[in-house]
Amino acid sequence: MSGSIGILTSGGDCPGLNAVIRGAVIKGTRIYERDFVGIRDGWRGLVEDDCIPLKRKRVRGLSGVGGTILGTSRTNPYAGGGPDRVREVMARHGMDAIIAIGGEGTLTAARRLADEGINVVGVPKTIDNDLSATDYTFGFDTATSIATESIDRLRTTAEAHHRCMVVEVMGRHVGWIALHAGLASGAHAILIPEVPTSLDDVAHWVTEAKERGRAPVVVAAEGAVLEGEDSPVARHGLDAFGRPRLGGVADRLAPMLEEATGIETRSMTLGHLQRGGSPTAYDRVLATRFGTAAIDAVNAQKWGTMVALNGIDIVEVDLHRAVTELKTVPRSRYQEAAILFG
Ligand SMILES: Nc1ncnc2c1ncn2[C@@H]1O[C@H](COP(=O)(O)OP(=O)(O)O)[C@@H](O)[C@H]1O
Ligand SMILES: O=P(O)(O)OC[C@H]1O[C@](O)(COP(=O)(O)O)[C@@H](O)[C@@H]1O
Ligand SMILES: [Mg+2]
Repeated sequence: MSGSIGILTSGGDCPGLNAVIRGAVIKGTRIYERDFVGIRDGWRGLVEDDCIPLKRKRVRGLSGVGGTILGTSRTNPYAGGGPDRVREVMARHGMDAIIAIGGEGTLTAARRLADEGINVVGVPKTIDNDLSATDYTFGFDTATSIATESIDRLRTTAEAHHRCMVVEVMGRHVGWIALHAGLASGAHAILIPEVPTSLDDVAHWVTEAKERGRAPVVVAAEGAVLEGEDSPVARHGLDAFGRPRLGGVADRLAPMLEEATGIETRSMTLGHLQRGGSPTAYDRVLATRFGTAAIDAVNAQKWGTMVALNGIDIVEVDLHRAVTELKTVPRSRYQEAAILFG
């Protein structure tokens, strides 16, 4: 193959995206002598023909830079012409392959396009760590580290005031960030979507911690629900794809806990801080390895596959395997953490 390779980043941004782009462009230029086209703002750039040349010089120094130099969006390629339009724009720029860097939504679109004969290779990204078929995604370690540091800080102010603190972290419909940041910071209760918890249990853990002289810390995933509820708090309207934007569980829970325990309680939603800024060393390494492996997959014409982490190895897996179901927190992982609550 001799055409250029298009790269796009789509869905929520994630620390490490630039490191993937850098890894792919450097190896692709140096080893395979290929040219690259940057597709701007995810699938939007393909649908609206918004592309830029992506030379090796453009990616230098990028491994530690947050965000994405290509921009991102939640545009659905099927809402703007689908495979015919994608083929047309690819042909106009001489692209014969696309590297799509995204989460389960982006990779579902990539899988559909690959099924229709478009040359696509996927790279998994998400701070939520909810993608099947890869042990970890880059961005998760950074988000967990930021959340952990924030909870540590919130604990000292809570201690000074003898308060309880409820901290909300991202994760959409899975509880990985909450579980890991909660464990790392020694939280007294962790609420995740996979395990609905009763208000009585949370109040009990909070009271127990308080009675031992601690400032109780509750970490809640944005997708967490209390026992008996069937959908998470989503008070911010819909996203660009028409799905409810999650968030608000900590603000809702804090007064309920204050009422149930009599302990003054504050809430804090960490929000997009968890996605901003420089990736950790772990995420830079994983993202760079994904980028260089993606270009190997393109060179080997492994269309419809995604690069993935399996133990310590980077492997190629079928996109179907990656997007069929969300990787949720197993109950055993929750129970392991719950021993330490209260
Ligand atoms: N089944 C689908 N078919 C086509 N496009 C999809 C599909 N699911 C999601 N997408 C598109 O991919 C975009 C990115 O997905 P999203 O879940 O927002 O981020 P991520 O890729 O990080 O999971 C969505 O906003 C939507 O436009
Ligand atoms: O940036 P937005 O549109 O507010 O979206 C917030 C969502 O994006 C995430 O940060 C990442 O989700 P995706 O990887 O699916 O894009 C979620 O944790 C969160 O629910
Ligand atoms: Mg998603």
